[in-house]
Amino acid sequence: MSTTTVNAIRQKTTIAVAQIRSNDDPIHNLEISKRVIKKAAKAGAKAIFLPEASDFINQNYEESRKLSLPLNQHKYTIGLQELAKQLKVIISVGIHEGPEDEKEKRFYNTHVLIGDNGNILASYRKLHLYDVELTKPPNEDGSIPPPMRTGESDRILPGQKVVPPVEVQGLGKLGLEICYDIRFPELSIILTRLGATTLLFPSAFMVKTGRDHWATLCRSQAIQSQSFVIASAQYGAHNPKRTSWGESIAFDAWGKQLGRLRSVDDTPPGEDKEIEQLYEEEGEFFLAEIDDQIIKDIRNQIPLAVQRRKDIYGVVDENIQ
Ligand SMILES: O=C(O)CNC(=O)[C@H](CS)NC(=O)CCC(=O)C(=O)O
Repeated sequence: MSTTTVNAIRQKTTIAVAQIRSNDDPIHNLEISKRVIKKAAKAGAKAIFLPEASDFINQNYEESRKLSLPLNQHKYTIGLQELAKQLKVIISVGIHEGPEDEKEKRFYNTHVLIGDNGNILASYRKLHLYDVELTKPPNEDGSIPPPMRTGESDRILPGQKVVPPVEVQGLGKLGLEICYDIRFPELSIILTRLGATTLLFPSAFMVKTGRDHWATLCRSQAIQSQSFVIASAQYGAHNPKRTSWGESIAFDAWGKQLGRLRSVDDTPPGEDKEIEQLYEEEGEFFLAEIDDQIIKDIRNQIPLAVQRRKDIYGVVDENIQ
């Protein structure tokens, strides 16, 4: 992969962190994704990062299951593989992948890393599923509304493995995660211990938790893992029942923000009500520079890796439920 030589030692690679609003139509979503990738490549990006569930967001589980095919038959992913090869860019993207068992009604929430030759370099199936019940504030009459329940495991099969970080020239070693995984720092630490220098979080955060937790989780992960964090996110109303927070964001390993896109809070009031019109909207992206030399500097200055008390953690971990 080509990189821009800044001086004899340091190399920087331009990346693009993209934000889209997927709907239930994978063909439409492929068009939007391709448009963003082409624009970003034209602007100089060598790697483009798309959100979780970029292929579709659909409330209907049966339709979703039908659209979730194995990767070698997955039209959305194949479309991006062709584009990666044509433009010679790396693409990271979240999609829905079919199960091995054809009779299985659930499917995987998968993060695919595509090389600049169009080959799939790695794929990771989301380990932690978003099964939560968020309370709502009391109504004006004092009554308590029912909590907002999201049961990702009703339709998604959990992954069963950590994928070893993937070395990509100019980007360092990429650790693959997805969205809700960001609340389990163990995974980021394990990936870092396996050599990761950049952690990827294609995401589709909810509005309530996006507002209060998202950017802080991303930044803390960068600081604690001493790694770049690249977190591309779904943005806006996908259908009348589902809106994502947005705020695609990236940090370097010191916790410095490298770029950020709008959240639904930044959106002018009323805009999100025009759902149909906004489905036509193009995606957006920001450019950032990855210079993985700073990883060594930061990890030398604050040597967390050698100071971890693995001797103690291991013993405790074995003895707690
Ligand atoms: O598979 C799809 O169609 C899209 N996937 C998602 O939207 C996923 C599962 S519901 N969203 C999250 O994990 C939000 C996490 C979150 O908001 C938090 O941790 O607070």
